[in-house]
Amino acid sequence: MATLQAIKYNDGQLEILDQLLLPESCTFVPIWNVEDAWAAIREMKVRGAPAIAIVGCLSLAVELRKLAAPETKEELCRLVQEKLDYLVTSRPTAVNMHLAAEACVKLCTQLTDNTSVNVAEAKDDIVKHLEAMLANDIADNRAIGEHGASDIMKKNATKDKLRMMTHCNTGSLATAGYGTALGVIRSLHTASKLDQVYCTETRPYNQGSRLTAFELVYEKIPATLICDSMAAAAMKQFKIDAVIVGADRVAANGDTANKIGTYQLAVLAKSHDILFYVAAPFSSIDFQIPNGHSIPIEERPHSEMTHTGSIRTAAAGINCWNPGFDVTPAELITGGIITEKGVFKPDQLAPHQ
Ligand SMILES: CSC[C@H]1O[C@H](OP(=O)(O)O)[C@H](O)[C@@H]1O
Repeated sequence: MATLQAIKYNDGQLEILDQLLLPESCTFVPIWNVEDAWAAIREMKVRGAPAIAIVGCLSLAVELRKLAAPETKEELCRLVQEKLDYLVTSRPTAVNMHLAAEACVKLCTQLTDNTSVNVAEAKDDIVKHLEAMLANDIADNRAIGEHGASDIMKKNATKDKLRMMTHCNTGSLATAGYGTALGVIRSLHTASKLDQVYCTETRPYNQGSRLTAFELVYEKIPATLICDSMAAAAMKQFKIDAVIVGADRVAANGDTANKIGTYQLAVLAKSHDILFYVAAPFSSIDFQIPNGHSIPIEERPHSEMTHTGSIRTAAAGINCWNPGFDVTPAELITGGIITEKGVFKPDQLAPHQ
């Protein structure tokens, strides 16, 4: 069964699925340049830590493929740096775009220093590097799925089928395909080890009810939608075996920034003695920050809370607080951090970078 695609890229043509219109309509919009990508990311037409980086970098590839090679490699790299610096300002919390920008700038430097490479060849190499992100992400997600499913099955060896809980959207709509946390759930389902996955609505953007539920219904994966406020009661009532979430930025010590509401799920999981996992590729791990205290937390528009579409659902004039993310301390990530390289204790990531 093919999974949904949030990003379509072919020979310099880039389109994204406008996720603000899901689940009512599946509408792809073209991305012609980095400005289009920046706006689509900021407005959350495309969202999800890996998908943000992939769309940002592919929009640069679209531009470079149309660009006549500059006079020098230095000029080419100045242009690339300028556009990457712009793209990383689209959303502050997810680290993937920052790390992808750093990797691309490092390549530019290597190409500039390599006297056997001319400016046209350098441009081609940069485009190839950016375009490779799509396939690399899918490969990472498949590996995350396998590592995560086998770890969860090992730790629940007496169970025939598992009951999972997940938050936000970490599937094909947050990545190049297959997903991170939802990729693990896909792998459990494929192994016939999934009884049910309980997905939270994830207010106020409703990634769970609008996106995760859409993916799970599309693939006929057994799932039940719950309100965020039902999480504790669901853990107790349905005897959840494990909670699994994604990540926007994991700090060097394993503290993890993820969609708002993740921290409280981790606290609830602890109090119900339920394993709590984070699933994230190494492209979401920021070894440049020691812990979660320095992760920037994006504040989103209050209208996301006070309105559903154009309909006001909260009293006019009420103050709002709308952080897009919270930070779960490493000690609450009791199942471990599932990566494409394996499952690690939160404070055991550095040796594997
Ligand atoms: C594959 S991780 C996706 C990650 O991104 C989501 O945030 P947003 O929808 O605001 O981009 C959420 O935190 C997910 O866990």
